[in-house]
Amino acid sequence: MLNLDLSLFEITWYSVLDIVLVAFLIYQLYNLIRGTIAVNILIGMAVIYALYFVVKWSNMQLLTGILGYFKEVGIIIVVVVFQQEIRRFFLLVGKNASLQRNKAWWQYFFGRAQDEKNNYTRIKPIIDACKILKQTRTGALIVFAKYYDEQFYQNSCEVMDARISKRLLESIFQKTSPLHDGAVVIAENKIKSASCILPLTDKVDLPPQFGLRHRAGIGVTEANEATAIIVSEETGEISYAKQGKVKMNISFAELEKLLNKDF
Ligand SMILES: Nc1ncnc2c1ncn2[C@@H]1O[C@H](COP(=O)(O)OP(=O)(O)OP(=O)(O)O)[C@@H](O)[C@H]1O
Repeated sequence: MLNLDLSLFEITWYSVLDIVLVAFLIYQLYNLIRGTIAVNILIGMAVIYALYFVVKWSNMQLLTGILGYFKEVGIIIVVVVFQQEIRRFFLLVGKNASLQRNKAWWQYFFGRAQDEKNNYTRIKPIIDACKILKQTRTGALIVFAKYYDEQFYQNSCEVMDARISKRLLESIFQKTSPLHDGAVVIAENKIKSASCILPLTDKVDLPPQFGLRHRAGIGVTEANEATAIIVSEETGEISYAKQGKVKMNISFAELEKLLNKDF
């Protein structure tokens, strides 16, 4: 008679917690790779993995050997191929524990009114600049980085370290300006750099009118703790990217709200 050891299936609070945590991690990973080319890569890897078991079961020695090599170096392939996603995942984990976040909580209780007032004076030049850029159909990409990662931004940028002003932003993006190509990066309440070349998103489900400027604006928010304003040269529309997602054609009131929250 079949003798099942039921103690193996004993459910404790810890095993429930274990399952919930694993489900949560899988959900977060799914959110990170949803809509990106990483999904196709993952499916490709799963197919090779399944194929390996089929050929092994069918006793096809040569194919088993070849696919076996892929299986053995699987973890290295995963780390190399999903470099960006792993980076984003750790950013997500670290985000809530960061000192900046704690500071935000502190300000929430003790300095909110003052903070909002200060914030309006901080974001006003940016909104005013966006109004002009929209009116004149001048393409622009403005990135707000929570932490200015020098290695990431300075390699491809023109270092500025300047006070934020409407006229400076306007002149940077003027078509005749030598700095107009690429993005402006704002951090620590300063224009830190201009003419930055940013990583492009590899999302496959973007609107067809999105070209390189929009792809770079979305891409930078996937790989970094950053948000981005994209002004379309073609339509003058303003889009706002955050955590790899984009809000299209937003109004200035909406932009003000978003900047108030994120900047
Ligand atoms: N990797 C990059 N990082 C930052 N900026 C970039 C990058 N690639 C292109 N750009 C900027 O985007 C401009 C080209 O934009 P493109 O027309 O392809 O974009 P778009 O998303 O269609 O926007 P638009 O609606 O303004 O035309 C370039 O002139 C350059 O300023």
